[in-house]
Amino acid sequence: MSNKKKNPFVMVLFGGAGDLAKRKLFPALYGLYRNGFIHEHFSVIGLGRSRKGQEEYRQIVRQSVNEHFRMSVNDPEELNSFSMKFDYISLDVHDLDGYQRLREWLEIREKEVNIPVNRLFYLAISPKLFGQVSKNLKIAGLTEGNGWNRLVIEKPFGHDYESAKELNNQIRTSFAEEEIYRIDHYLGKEMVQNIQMIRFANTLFENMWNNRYISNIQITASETVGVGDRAQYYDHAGALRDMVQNHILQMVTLVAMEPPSRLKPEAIHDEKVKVLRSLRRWKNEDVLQNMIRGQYTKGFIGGQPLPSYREEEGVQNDSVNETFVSGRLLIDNFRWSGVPFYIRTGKRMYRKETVVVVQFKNVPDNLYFNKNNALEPNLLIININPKEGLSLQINAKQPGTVSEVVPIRMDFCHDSKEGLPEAYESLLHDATEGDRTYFTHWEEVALAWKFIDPIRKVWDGLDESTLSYYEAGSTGPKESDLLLKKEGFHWHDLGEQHGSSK
Ligand SMILES: NC(=O)C1=CN([C@@H]2O[C@H](COP(=O)(O)OP(=O)(O)OC[C@H]3O[C@@H](n4cnc5c(N)ncnc54)[C@H](OP(=O)(O)O)[C@@H]3O)[C@@H](O)[C@H]2O)C=CC1
Ligand SMILES: O=C1O[C@H](COP(=O)(O)O)[C@@H](O)[C@H](O)[C@H]1O
Repeated sequence: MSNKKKNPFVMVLFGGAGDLAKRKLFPALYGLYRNGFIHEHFSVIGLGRSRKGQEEYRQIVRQSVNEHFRMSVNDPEELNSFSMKFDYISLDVHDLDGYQRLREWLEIREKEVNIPVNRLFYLAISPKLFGQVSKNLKIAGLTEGNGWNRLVIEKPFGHDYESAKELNNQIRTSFAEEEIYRIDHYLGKEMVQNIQMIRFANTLFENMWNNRYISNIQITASETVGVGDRAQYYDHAGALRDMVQNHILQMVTLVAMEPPSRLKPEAIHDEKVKVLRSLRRWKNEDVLQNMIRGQYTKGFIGGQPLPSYREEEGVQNDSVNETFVSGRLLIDNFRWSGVPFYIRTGKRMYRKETVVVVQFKNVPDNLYFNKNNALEPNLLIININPKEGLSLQINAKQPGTVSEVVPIRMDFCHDSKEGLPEAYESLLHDATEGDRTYFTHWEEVALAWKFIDPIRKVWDGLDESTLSYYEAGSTGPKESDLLLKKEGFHWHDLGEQHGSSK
């Protein structure tokens, strides 16, 4: 994030007092404001059907920042000035008259602060409304003016390729692709952005970043939380759509892509698209061989008893929805031919951890011994969340012995609690500055769905007997371990001490 802050703008926030706005967007904007990463002439107009007074809305903003900002807020005056940037209009997205009132408000505000018509339309509302809002914005003439218009759109972007295409066609009638900022909050995470830098700024890694030196890659995004209060959405979406189609595949592309010709969004998107095109699409029996779906049963996390998925509020008591996915992905190109990318994500697992582990091939001949008579592999561990940092596992001499080796880990670690910007801070900054690098391009979304849809189709045609189960608080179903065991590997596990010196 740079402090260029060249753009004064108005943010038009649909879902202006919803959960996302309160928990993520207000705190993120506050972070940008207090660090001078946002132009002083910015305003936010929050929208929703419910009626709210201006002061009532500003109080909601202040309270959200106090509750959810990544550090304690100790400057009430600054917070107060921040909240004065916010106004609220009651508007139902289906009601065209509401958009006229919005237009009047925008024109007055833009004149007042003497700024060009730079409008950031942020859709923090139900995905069912995305198409309608984009259409109405255009009809009401809100996308015209002498500045820029950008549409920031939340996930999920469709529930399969066809619905995503339909949604895309709807929003494209009002906004050009260059004006659309599709959020994948994983792309805003510091260490996800760091993947490219680690790869392309270090001879050490880039020269070895291929099938001659790497035996497999493992990407895990495990969570301890359950379905929470989102059963209505999640019991239909499942982990495959909720996490794999977007976050996991985005991480795969960043790990696997070729160096871009320039550090420009189009050049980076082109390389990511090539990876998605090379991703082998599993069909029918391939799905059974390579993709595992699981659901949690009751168990314990941190000593606390937890219900099974089917006992969670709002979940059907015979649901076969997956809360866990693991899979073996193959990328059919020169660099990655023969290197499995193992992916894994699930709710109610042993611990919260997003991590990429690159396992290098062993040396051709082992001259040394250790207690298992086998060398541990070299590993590059990229800790994404909650720990953020890098760890490199190498083999070294066990002190006091003649030729015994031990694996040691070299760590670089920064802790987000000490003030690193959160994903939404970074993404909002980029959207205000017009940098689309860390937003998903339509082609990426489309290709990701084309990979997911055949898997979904096979799973939807199967009965319960092919669903694997895992206890809440575990590392997932045993079938997920077998997936790697078949090829002589194992998960560098959630139980292992990533990032700590041994
Ligand atoms: N919450 C989260 O952590 C995450 C959310 N998202 C995505 O963000 C989006 C918003 O989610 P979330 O904040 O949780 O949802 P909420 O239901 O909490 O908020 C949505 C808001 O939309 C407003 N709204 C609903 N219908 C209308 C309408 N017809 N006209 C105008 N406003 C309307 C509601 O306000 P009112 O009742 O006043 O109309 C409500 O506050 C979704 O796309 C979701 O998938 C993505 C990742 C994480
Ligand atoms: O998008 C989503 O991500 C969260 C996990 O995000 P993280 O930043 O905490 O790793 C997940 O809980 C949610 O189901 C999904 O919709």
